[in-house]
Amino acid sequence: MTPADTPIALGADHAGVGLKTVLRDALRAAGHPVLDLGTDDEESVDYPDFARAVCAAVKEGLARFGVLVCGTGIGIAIAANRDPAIRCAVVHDVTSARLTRAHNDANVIAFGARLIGPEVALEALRTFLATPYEGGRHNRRVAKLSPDWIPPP
Ligand SMILES: O=C[C@H](O)[C@H](O)[C@H](O)COP(=O)(O)O
Repeated sequence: MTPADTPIALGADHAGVGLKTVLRDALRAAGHPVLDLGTDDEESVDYPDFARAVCAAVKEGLARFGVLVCGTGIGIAIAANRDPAIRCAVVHDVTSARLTRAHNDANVIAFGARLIGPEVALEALRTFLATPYEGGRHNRRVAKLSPDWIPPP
């Protein structure tokens, strides 16, 4: 199991950089180590590049979870989910954040900075990080998403 002192990796495009900064600073204030993989300003960039960097960190065990932000959350989540080891959910509410951990063992969460306010995003992220995977009937379904996945203990 990835230890809790393993960082949380964050990545965003130019549309998501503001919300990423809010989430990153809140995570740090709460004592979570973070790995901020950019982008760092509002100059136009391509979200697949940042999805790839965050997903690589998660896959290599350098990060416990990934957090991705673009304008809608959609493009960066599509990019993340091209890797079968990554289960990335676009989340705009706390219930979805809880259920994607409990049912999907999601390892990356995506937000749309042009669609969600920082307070809801932060509460959803806190919930995502605090919710354990449920196991049971979900195991065979998650295994069909990620063939190399091993159920957490
Ligand atoms: O799914 C894609 C994301 O929402 C992007 O953040 C968005 O397409 C960027 O748009 P623009 O280049 O117009 O800022």
